[in-house]
Amino acid sequence: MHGMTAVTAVTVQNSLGVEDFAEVPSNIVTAQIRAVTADMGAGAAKTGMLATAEIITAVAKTLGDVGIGRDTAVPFVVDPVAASMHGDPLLREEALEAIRTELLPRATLVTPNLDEVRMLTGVEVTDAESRRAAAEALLALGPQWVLVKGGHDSGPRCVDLLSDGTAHLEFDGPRRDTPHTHGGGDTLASAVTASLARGADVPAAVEEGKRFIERCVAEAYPLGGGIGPVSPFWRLADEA
Ligand SMILES: Nc1ncnc2c1ncn2[C@@H]1O[C@H](COP(=O)(O)OP(=O)(O)OP(=O)(O)O)[C@@H](O)[C@H]1O
Ligand SMILES: Cc1ncc(COP(=O)(O)O)c(N)n1
Repeated sequence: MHGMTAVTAVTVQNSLGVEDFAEVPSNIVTAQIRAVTADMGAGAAKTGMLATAEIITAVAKTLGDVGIGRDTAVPFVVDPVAASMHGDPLLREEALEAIRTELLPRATLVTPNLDEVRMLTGVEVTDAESRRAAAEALLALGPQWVLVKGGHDSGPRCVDLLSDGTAHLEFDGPRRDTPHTHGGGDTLASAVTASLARGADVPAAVEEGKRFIERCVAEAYPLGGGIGPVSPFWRLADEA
């Protein structure tokens, strides 16, 4: 598996928070996507921080042009990154509507955390019933599947709900007692996308991603004075 990246923004951040960011011009974002897909192709794609409505519009159009999205052979995962875990914005305010209207209808899977669920739908998740209501509200925006992640919930278990409106699958694991979960959502969405690229269906890809991120959280470490990163390096230790 070979990951390729189109850079959308340069952030100024560390374990304590995001101080600033500068977006990449949208024509350069488009050109990056075209360059790698034309040359090497893509088995699946995922978005992370998109910063502005202009970049979201450019990405949505370009993915349509190159044949990536829910009704194509190439699955598309939207991680609707809106803020860092410190609460610092990573998306200009007006861009939320572009995620709703331009990106979600093209998504094979959308993976919001509970803050992003509230921002996108207005639903406050507090229990299993509101988690189901949130999934329904997100599905009404057009993605094929939604994964409502439970990392920001409380309680001894981290429950992520996957739904396509017919199947409602709970991915449940123990909550690790650690503050160091920086990059957890990004790592989960990337692992799910990699699994989709290898040909897994969405439930199997989420199962694989959830088991992967559980190990990454278990191996997270303190770094800097704030929130340390989850670690995928257990893979290397396991293989050694
Ligand atoms: N303390 C924890 N122990 C075990 N699993 C966790 C923990 N925190 C989060 N997870 C899992 O990590 C994944 C990411 O969930 P979360 O809701 O934290 O996403 P996120 O807010 O987008 O992540 P982040 O902001 O850390 O990048 C989910 O599968 C969630 O269940
Ligand atoms: C460029 C970029 N993308 C995503 C996140 C969210 O990650 P987290 O919620 O762990 O801060 C981030 N901080 N920076």
